[in-house]
Amino acid sequence: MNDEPLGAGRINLDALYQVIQSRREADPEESYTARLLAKGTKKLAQKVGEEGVETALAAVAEDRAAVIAESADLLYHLAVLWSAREIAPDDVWAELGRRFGTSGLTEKASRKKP
Ligand SMILES: N=c1c2ncn([C@@H]3O[C@H](COP(=O)(O)OP(=O)(O)OP(=O)(O)O)[C@@H](O)[C@H]3O)c2ncn1[C@@H]1O[C@H](COP(=O)(O)O)[C@@H](O)[C@H]1O
Repeated sequence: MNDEPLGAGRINLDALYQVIQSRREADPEESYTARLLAKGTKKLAQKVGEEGVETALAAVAEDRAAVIAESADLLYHLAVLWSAREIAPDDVWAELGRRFGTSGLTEKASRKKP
């Protein structure tokens, strides 16, 4: 299957999500994404957890190439999890936009009980 939405070598999470969505009806014998989606949310949640831990361990090991590779695995599996839960990247971008400009420290302080 040839997708290349942004041209060879360039991809972003929106474009990757479009490819993932196109695999929802694909044959699990031909698509890893379709195979993952067929396994369900619990398996996807496990993969996201594993890839998150692998990213963190690579960072602690100061292995830059591994952090990049594990981050790519993490983002891919996270996007498949979003697809399974009917969440679009725009839903997440909107939440980031809502937070934009508010310091994390200010937000944390606003949660403290008087
Ligand atoms: N970005 C990715 C991507 N990143 C990682 N992976 C796969 O995710 C798996 C994760 O690696 P692991 O070491 O955890 O795999 P594993 O040990 O086999 O894990 P299990 O599945 O057995 O749990 C590998 O098989 C990788 O090939 C990906 N598979 C697909 N994509 C993108 O999705 C597109 C569609 O792929 P298909 O659905 O396969 O057509 C591709 O063109 C890519 O753009």
